[in-house]
Amino acid sequence: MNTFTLTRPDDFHLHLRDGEHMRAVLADTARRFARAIVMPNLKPPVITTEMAVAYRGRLLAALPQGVRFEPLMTLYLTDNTSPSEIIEAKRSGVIYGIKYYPAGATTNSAAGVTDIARCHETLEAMEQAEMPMLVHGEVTDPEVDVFDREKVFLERMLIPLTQRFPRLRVVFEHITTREAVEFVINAPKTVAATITAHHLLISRNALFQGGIRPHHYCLPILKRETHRQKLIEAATSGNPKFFLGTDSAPHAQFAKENACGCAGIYTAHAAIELYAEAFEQAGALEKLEAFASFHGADFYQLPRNQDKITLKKENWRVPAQLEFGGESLIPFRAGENVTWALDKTGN
Ligand SMILES: NC(=O)N[C@@H](CC(=O)O)C(=O)O
Ligand SMILES: [Zn+2]
Ligand SMILES: [Zn+2]
Repeated sequence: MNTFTLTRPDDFHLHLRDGEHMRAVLADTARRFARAIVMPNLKPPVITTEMAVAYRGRLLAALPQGVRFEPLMTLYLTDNTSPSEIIEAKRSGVIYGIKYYPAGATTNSAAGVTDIARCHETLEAMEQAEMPMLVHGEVTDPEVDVFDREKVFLERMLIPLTQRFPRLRVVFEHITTREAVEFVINAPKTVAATITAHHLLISRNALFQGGIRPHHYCLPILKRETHRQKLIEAATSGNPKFFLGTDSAPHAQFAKENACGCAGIYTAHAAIELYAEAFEQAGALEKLEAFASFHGADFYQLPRNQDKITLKKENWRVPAQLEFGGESLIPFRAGENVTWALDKTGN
């Protein structure tokens, strides 16, 4: 197959940052995707409807002329998020999820939840409002091995939570393990998961290929190859509980190439092309459209997109670095080839 046309996809997990950084990365996503669930882990975090509405305004104002793109906003759950904030978020019509970061689990999560028991009334309000909870599913317990933090979160936190709040809609974000895949398959229809392109394409060996590779460092951290295989199986299975969420997470080069480098991989410059590679390698390109364009929209109860994009089988070289608001951003595959290219975007 030399060209491949699919319904325009959506990205159900994306970091767009703010200010100059946001203006540098937004177009990469807007060229490819119709909509994206925009993560709220800014500094300061997006904790109120008012802040989310203002952030949405800045995103729309930064769109290149003539480009249609809909940011689907989220709120950052804290110990103090009130049930009435959930009602207001729902009423706004522009907020589609509440993000649960265990405090300290990942980039800009310091203001996250210290004890989920403090949020029980708020979770009840989310159940009632049908407002999904989006989870960074890793424990922060320093005693737990970094490669086991997702699995342990599942056992200690997520399973009890879904039992206690059976009507709560949950998206287990950027899953990385066999255990997460199996949990989602066996969970009720209210539970779904996003899978990134990088977790489909590389395993933890890529962190240490010939030396330490900070640009492959993200959270949850890359896992061993058997887990990657399981993610590929889930993504290409046709099961509507699994859908596309890039977790594209830009950080400046200096912040990654650092004695204490930040977690996050930037993939928005080639997002759907990278997924096409992963699906083609698995011999399942025909499964990409539902994963990228239908399952997520259906879970979020959004209309499916009507327009199409076309990819062509063509090598192109990813730039060695991208401009990032006066700083430099090293994209995934920097200086190397991607084997699919955007042909027609309709924008
Ligand atoms: N995935 C990451 O490694 N980093 C994300 C945060 C997140 O999604 O956990 C970021 O905001 O940089
Ligand atoms: Zn996360
Ligand atoms: Zn993320």
